Amino acid sequence: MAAVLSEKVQLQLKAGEFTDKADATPVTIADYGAQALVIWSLRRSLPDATFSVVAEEDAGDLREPGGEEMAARITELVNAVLSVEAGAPALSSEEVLDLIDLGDSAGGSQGRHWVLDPIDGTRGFVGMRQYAVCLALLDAGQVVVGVLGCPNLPMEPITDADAAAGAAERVGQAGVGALFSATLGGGAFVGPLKEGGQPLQRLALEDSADFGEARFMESYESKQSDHSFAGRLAAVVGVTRPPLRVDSAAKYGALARGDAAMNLRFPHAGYRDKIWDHAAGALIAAEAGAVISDVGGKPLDFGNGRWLDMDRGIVTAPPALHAALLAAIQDLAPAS
Ligand SMILES: Nc1ncnc2c1ncn2[C@@H]1O[C@H](COP(=O)(O)O)[C@@H](OP(=O)(O)O)[C@H]1O
Ligand SMILES: [Mg+2]
Repeated sequence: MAAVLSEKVQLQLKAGEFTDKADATPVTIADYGAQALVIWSLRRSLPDATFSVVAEEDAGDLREPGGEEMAARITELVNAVLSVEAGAPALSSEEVLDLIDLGDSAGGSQGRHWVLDPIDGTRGFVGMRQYAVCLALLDAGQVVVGVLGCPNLPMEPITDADAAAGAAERVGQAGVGALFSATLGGGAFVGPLKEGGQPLQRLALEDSADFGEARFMESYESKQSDHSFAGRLAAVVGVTRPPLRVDSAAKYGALARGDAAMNLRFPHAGYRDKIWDHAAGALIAAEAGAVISDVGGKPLDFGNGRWLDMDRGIVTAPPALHAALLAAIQDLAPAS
């Protein structure tokens, strides 16, 4: 449902209904609306006892004076999706804001918590490149379910030509939109988003130590991940292909299906990651056969609250490449 809503807003963007594409309005509408819709769906299907959601947004700003118009636009879109997708009665603005605010859980290593990033890759969303709706379930600090909805990701692998075009070339065409899912110990799967993820194809990565043919992915924006350090690391291990720069957790889905062998993320000093950006994608990549750790080699700790603290950055790759990357990084400590 969240993907349907975000796709609706993307179509409006495409049609030029938002005059300034750098404006945050379209992503704000999709982001808050998607959070309300996912929480609405979770609440409808789950007993209260397991209901705790750690989500990126809160409705504080929408409740401030001047926030009414934005709240009304979000509510209108949420209701359009609810009526078509679920045949559900319309919600008031107040009910939509209350749904958004149910995402205020602190998470942690006890019990079960849903972890939600309603629109990950906000810049990719506004630029009509890649973005993802990310949902994971934590049980005693472990990710046990992960789902990534990637409305702009083609079902076919991203080519070098797509990469040169910011992986956006086929956005909005038929066959675009991929849904990834995984359960702990149960494997990772992909299917077309538009058919509700069916038919599902199981994902299984091959382990290879050959960097010659391998590509790596990194954030689209160098502000969000140190491109220069990743480039030096890639050169040291013998990567020759250009990097694939993709916004958002869509990278984890693309890696899990083999579009690129490695995902390198080196945030600049001072930035603290959040669990909702990585929880779903990490399980999907791991269940497809990748190893995911921080630069020091530790598994990511999703049971430590809303923040994801780590040593320097995140490396995701099949086992042999992962081990070689961590060894090479020891000689190259990331620039700060
Ligand atoms: N300066 C920064 N350094 C590192 N990560 C950043 C950042 N600013 C934002 N991010 C995070 O990077 C996410 C996008 O991932 P990627 O860099 O792989 O495209 C953003 O998600 P949101 O778009 O949900 O805020 C945000 O959490
Ligand atoms: Mg995010």
